[in-house]
Amino acid sequence: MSSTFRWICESTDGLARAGTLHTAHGPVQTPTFMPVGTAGTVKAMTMDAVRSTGAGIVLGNTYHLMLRPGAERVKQLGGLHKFMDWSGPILTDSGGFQVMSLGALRKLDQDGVTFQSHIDGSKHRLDPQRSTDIQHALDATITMCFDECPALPAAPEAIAASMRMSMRWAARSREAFIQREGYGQFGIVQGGTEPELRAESVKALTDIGFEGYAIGGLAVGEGQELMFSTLDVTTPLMPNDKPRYLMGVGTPDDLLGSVMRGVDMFDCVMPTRAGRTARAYTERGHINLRNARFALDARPLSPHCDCLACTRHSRAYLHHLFRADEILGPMLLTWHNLAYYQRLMRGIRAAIVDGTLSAHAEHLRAEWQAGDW
Ligand SMILES: Nc1nc2cc3nc(NCCc4ccc(CCO)cc4)[nH]c3cc2c(=O)[nH]1
Ligand SMILES: [Zn+2]
Repeated sequence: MSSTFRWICESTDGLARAGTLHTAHGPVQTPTFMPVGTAGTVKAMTMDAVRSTGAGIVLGNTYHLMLRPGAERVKQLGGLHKFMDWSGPILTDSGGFQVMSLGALRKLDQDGVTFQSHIDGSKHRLDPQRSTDIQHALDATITMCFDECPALPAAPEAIAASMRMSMRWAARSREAFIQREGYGQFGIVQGGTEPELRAESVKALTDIGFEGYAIGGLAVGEGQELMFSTLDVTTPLMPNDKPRYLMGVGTPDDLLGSVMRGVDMFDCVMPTRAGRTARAYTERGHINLRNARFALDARPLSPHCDCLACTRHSRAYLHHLFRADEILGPMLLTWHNLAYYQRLMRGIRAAIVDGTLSAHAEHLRAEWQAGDW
């Protein structure tokens, strides 16, 4: 069986696609949601629990892993797959975004970024070569280009200058990438919410040539309407035969609307962070389990869910765990939220295959609006 890195489109419904991404670490069905495993762990989850939700691919972060435990250590210990007990594909983000949102003090120049660790203040540098080398040391299945994600809102000239620097960095990232059978590198489209800049960025990246293309520079506070309108002018320009990955997105409604605009891959901390803050996602929207109304609610979180929280426990029990600040609370609720996100993506994929995505979208939105059971 050839393990050439490739994405095969199996069905389309409007702009939405259902396909399979083939990698050295196995196939993944798309559309897919990637649980965020920032520092080599999907917070509060064992990898058996992550596997049980149906997740096919997880995300790791160059920024966090280079600071602790260090990429060379992970390499010496056999790579990130072995280190975290995940044999499926791993996509690693390239670090620029995390430096801007986490790095203590940082200095950006035309070649890269120098920053202090938010952990111990030690000095570090990231640039296209170092970021790509670190992702290689981690043995990432999918390597992301080193880029800059500008804060929004920003003047078009500033967005243009930032995007053009990221395109120069994309070329250097590609030169630094070591091609291996079944491994891939994704370019990251920038350009803010400016249609012409987005078009210029797509052209710059497709001229270089990558195994997949991400849409960056969004989910930075621009709001859903501007995010969707930017997707409307960007995905149609992106290669039809390559996977499209929208970084940092999002809520269930964001995922639905983005798949319908031609996006295949997603990652977001929302389900895991919500799992630690008592926010439960269900087919009827989200609820806060710290609320007193759940104290005697003997029902499962969701009647449609096969996760451990829903098959073994009640809302009242989860309410108690969060009120008592018990570690099991975040564990069970993270498990549930990830199981819900995976079930949502499986349902959307099935609707694309059946050609019923519009009706399925109406059903999902009506259910989210209907409010808790
Ligand atoms: N390399 C690269 N990485 C990115 C990661 C991103 N992540 C986002 N958004 C995440 C936003 C986000 C942050 C926190 C929460 C939890 C709220 O409870 C949810 C979403 N936008 C992003 C843009 C880029 C980008 O251009 N380039
Ligand atoms: Zn559940």
